[in-house]
Amino acid sequence: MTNKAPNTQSTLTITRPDDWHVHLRDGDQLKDTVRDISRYMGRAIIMPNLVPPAICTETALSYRARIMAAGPQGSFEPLMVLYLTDKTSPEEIKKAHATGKIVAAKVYPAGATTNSDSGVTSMKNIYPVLEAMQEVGMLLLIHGEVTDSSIDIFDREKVFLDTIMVDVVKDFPELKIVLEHITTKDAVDFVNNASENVAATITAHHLLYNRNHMLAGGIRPHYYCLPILKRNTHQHALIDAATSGSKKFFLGTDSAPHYKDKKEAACGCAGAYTAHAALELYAEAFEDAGALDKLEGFASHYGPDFYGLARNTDTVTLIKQPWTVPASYPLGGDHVVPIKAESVIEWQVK
Ligand SMILES: NC(=O)N[C@@H](CC(=O)O)C(=O)O
Ligand SMILES: [Zn+2]
Ligand SMILES: [Zn+2]
Repeated sequence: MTNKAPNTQSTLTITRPDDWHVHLRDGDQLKDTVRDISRYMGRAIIMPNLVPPAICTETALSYRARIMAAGPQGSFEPLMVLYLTDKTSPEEIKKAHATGKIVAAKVYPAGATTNSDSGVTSMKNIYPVLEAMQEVGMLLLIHGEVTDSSIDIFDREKVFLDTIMVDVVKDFPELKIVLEHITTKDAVDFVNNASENVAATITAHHLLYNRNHMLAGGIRPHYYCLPILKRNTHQHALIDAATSGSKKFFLGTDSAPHYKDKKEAACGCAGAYTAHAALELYAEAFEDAGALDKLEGFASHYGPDFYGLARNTDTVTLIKQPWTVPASYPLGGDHVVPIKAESVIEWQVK
């Protein structure tokens, strides 16, 4: 990490950003999540881990219609994702791709995270699907953790890279792959050493926090997400990657709301809510690293470039005007506790 002179900049105007990894959920929750995501994000990659998951073209498109019906602000565009299972067919990939509205497909290793039970049990099971994706140019998004209970939870990302990712990138060199929400130096190195077809999203919370924030001096369930926060050396590697100016790393919040009582529980759900202040939280992390000038590329340029989409043409302006995050926000008739609840965030979007 760099230690530069204190920053005195008080406004920052950048190309409108997009969120390349977000959970909007469904039903009553949509009016709240869609309001937050569409405040200033131009587009977002909408994760398909619903109950039941969006495993085919029809379910993904009807989910898209429900998002649009929830009344997004501005010209927000949801980019849909197919949830891959062991049974997904290559024909389904071609059908989804042909709609022009489904831009990627997602691998959840079965059992790895929230609503992943119908996920993929072995990469080999979906090799024909990956062939089809490579052929039509559909992106593969991966939750990169092994699920083997004998592997320590803090090592599951690294073991996934070493035992599974190596083969996928070797066997599908032309397939565009996004390693989602990376959390380790190992993942940064993997992406940097891979071809230009391999990129990664990084969340704001993995830039701002490490496992001490979650576990030292009391257990704080709102920091619990998957892949789990790692030690600070990994956090620093993520900060270096995000602020490096490399086009391989871009913004994906992984904002993943769960009701307050489902987080503050004996067995709490994994997921952190950051959509109330996504860009503002990234701005804090980049400012702390003395790299506010690198925020625009990360938030607004490298994502669309990797997806082969046009960059947004308008701008948003961040102003330095501290505000206190509420203790909770309404979510589908219940409540979600956001990251930085009752704490001050330095930046706000005008
Ligand atoms: N990140 C999380 O901890 N949770 C996500 C699922 C995911 O992205 O793995 C969720 O849907 O709640
Ligand atoms: Zn995930
Ligand atoms: Zn996610």
